[in-house]
Amino acid sequence: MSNAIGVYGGSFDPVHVGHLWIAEAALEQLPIDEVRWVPAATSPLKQSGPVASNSQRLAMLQLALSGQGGHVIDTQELDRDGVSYTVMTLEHLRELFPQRRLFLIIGSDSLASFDRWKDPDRILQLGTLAVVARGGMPPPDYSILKDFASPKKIDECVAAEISMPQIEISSRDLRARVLNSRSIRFRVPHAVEAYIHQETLYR
Ligand SMILES: Nc1ncnc2c1ncn2[C@@H]1O[C@H](COP(=O)(O)OP(=O)(O)OP(=O)(O)O)[C@@H](O)[C@H]1O
Ligand SMILES: O=C(O)c1ccc[n+]([C@@H]2O[C@H](COP(=O)([O-])O)[C@@H](O)[C@H]2O)c1
Repeated sequence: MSNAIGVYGGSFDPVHVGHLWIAEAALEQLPIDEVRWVPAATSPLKQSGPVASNSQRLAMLQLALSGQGGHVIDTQELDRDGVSYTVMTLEHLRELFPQRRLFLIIGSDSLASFDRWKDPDRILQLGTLAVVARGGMPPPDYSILKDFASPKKIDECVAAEISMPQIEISSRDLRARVLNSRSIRFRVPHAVEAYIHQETLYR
């Protein structure tokens, strides 16, 4: 069995069924035996920061993933706090797991901003991007990688693309729904929906 790792970072504010489908499709389609969910403290390109606290976003991930084999939560970015740079996370995982190949799972909207990430060339040395097409967005455009990686490495990323039905759902839309007293049922796991209401989050 392969022991590569799928690294899935995000704000998860809140985690939704789009995220869950992506992670499960990654587990099915990539040669990995775990998806490591890495909630960001503050995502570098979302400097206003998340709405829910670190501990609330972690609690929602735990509710969504508890007991689900192959899905592991890694709190290293929350523990470091501050701005979460993916390159630091991958360096840390490389140190912890020197023998394991790393796949970085991202949406196509994240690929489109990849040239603004910190140390994109180092990220591509440490791991392979596995891009998911995102509903309502153009298909993934890998030409953005040509300044940071060899054609061979880019081909490796293209081969790792994750295919699944496009799901037009975002955390932003869910937060707006809660604010406007609209239903989020079936868009997040039931336990996450109950937690959002119990904590009066996003009101
Ligand atoms: N519906 C979706 N389809 C494909 N990729 C997605 C989808 N939702 C999120 N992603 C990807 O998952 C990763 C983590 O997403 P994030 O936690 O920022 O959620 P989000 O729904 O994009 O949040 P927000 O609406 O607050 O920007 C990102 O790489 C993002 O591109
Ligand atoms: O390292 C960077 O420069 C960087 C820039 C933008 C996004 N990221 C990471 O990409 C993941 C998704 O980010 P976001 O903004 O869609 O929540 C999350 O793990 C971020 O830390 C990382």
